[in-house]
Amino acid sequence: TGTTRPLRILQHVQRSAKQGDALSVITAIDSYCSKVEWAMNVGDKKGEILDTVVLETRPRYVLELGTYCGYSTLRIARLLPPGARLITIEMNPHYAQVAKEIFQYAGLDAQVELLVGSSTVLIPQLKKKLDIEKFDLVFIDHWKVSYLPDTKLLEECGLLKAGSVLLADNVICPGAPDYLKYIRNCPRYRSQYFPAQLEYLQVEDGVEKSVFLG
Ligand SMILES: O=C(NC/C=C/[C@H]1O[C@@H](n2cnc3c(NCCO)ncnc32)[C@H](O)[C@@H]1O)c1cc(-c2ccc(F)cc2)cc(O)c1O
Ligand SMILES: [Mg+2]
Repeated sequence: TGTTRPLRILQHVQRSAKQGDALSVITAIDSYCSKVEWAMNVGDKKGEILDTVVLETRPRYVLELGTYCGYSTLRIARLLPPGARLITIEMNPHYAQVAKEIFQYAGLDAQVELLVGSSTVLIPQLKKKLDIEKFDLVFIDHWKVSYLPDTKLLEECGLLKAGSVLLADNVICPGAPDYLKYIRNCPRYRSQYFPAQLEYLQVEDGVEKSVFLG
């Protein structure tokens, strides 16, 4: 069928990656999206910054907002120790289905809890539904207008603790100006910008790492 971009990405993975080998799935997606058709994965350059932050944070509880095809979910899941929990939220059922199949192909479906729905609706339910207290790391990569309201929602729901790390993709391109202004001026966060490039292109972009101070 290959009627949608995510489906074409999934087909490429199934054709050219090694089943059960998450790194080969990551590489296959980067190869397809840099040579055949662009897609909004965090990509290999910003992906290396994500990897570094995951390894430094050694998180037990991770939340991702905006799964899409699951590329960044795989990058995170492959670096987590057994016992860690990775929750990823995706509101588009088709994207969620593709991501699920990519996790299965990579052999990481047991490491990932994929919730289908809007983060705005699901974030307030996480404590009750998933018995989660606080997140050690949140990767934010969904609609850029939702970065700020969802960050405030995480604060209000008591899902952040002193030391919790927020990592936000695309703070330059497409940009999340209201989020940046808030997070860089709010005394409850210490922020650091990591310059990079937009996935698969020579366009300036970067990720913002913010530590919640409690
Ligand atoms: O727009 C970008 N990302 C959006 C991601 C959306 C995914 O996340 C899902 N999603 C969205 N909001 C929510 C939500 N909650 C919010 C609503 O309740 N709750 C749950 N899931 C949600 C969508 O269903 C998609 O799966 C982007 C663009 C460029 C770009 C750069 C340059 C260009 F020229 C063009 C494009 C580069 C990037 O890296 C980018 O991430
Ligand atoms: Mg992004």
